[in-house]
Amino acid sequence: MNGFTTLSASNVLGYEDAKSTAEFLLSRTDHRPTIGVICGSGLGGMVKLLTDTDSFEFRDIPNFATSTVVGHAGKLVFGSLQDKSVVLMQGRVHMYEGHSARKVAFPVRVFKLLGVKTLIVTNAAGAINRTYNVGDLMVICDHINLVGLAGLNPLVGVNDSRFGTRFPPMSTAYDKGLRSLGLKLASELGMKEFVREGVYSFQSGPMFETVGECRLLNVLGADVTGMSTVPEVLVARHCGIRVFGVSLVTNRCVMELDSDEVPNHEEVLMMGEKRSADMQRLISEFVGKIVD
Ligand SMILES: O=P(O)(O)O[C@@H]1C[C@H](O)[C@@H](CO)O1
Ligand code: HPA
Repeated sequence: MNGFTTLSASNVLGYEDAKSTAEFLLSRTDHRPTIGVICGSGLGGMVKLLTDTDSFEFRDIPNFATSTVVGHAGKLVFGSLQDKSVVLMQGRVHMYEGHSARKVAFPVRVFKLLGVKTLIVTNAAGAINRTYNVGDLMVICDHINLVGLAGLNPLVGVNDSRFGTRFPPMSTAYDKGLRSLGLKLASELGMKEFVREGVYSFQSGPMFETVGECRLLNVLGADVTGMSTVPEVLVARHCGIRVFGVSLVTNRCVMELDSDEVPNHEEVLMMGEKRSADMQRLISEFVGKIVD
């Protein structure tokens, strides 16, 4: 199935598939996680925070797609963090790898059936907002789903009410309480000067944006732009999982035609590595403070 799937093809990977994948995992680990974490490009080092781990390659998990992108290890790791049971995706798959939105977001439905109540989603993104700096962390307060507004989203197809309602609201996609907690912790950890709150815009990739596209996103109110996250958030909200999202600003989007800057994946990975310690501290403290 490719990314630009038909409506009928998007009806596959339903409740029974998620259930059988969840049962497969639950029969191979004693962890019963209530928190799920998805690591963006270059941010998979977060796995080092976990103790007492059980690890699975995506390719060995029924119904999971395999990650093909450098910086995405493609492992699902169960473990303990701050005395809590956590399931962490060390890397993710993207629509530009040739998967439908439903396939990309499928692990979140599995998370739901594992017992996950809170999803922490991270990504690498380019700065549209001219006041943002490379290396900033941005707590996501909202998104603009350019791909999904046109119909390429994981909720298209027959609705299974065991997951959620046909018409889920997205005006409250990023939980207010979790956002406040994240910003408060960032302050307490001395990160205030490089932690922002803003809007993530989703395009399919794999190309970085043109100058005109970046200018358009700026007019639309986006602070950063990326190629992931939103399908996972839609599925999480549809099935009642709370969401906390953080973008790492890995580059400034090019908004002048005569600029010499050229965004590239190597720079994205390098910045992920550079800021990984701060991201890990924030997420670790955050997990410790989550109340189910
Ligand atoms: O998985 P994320 O959104 O962190 O990855 C970003 C978007 C592309 O996959 C890649 C571009 O460098 O990084
Ligand atoms: N655009 C889209 N996705 C990205 C970028 C970008 O500039 N940087 C990291 N992921």
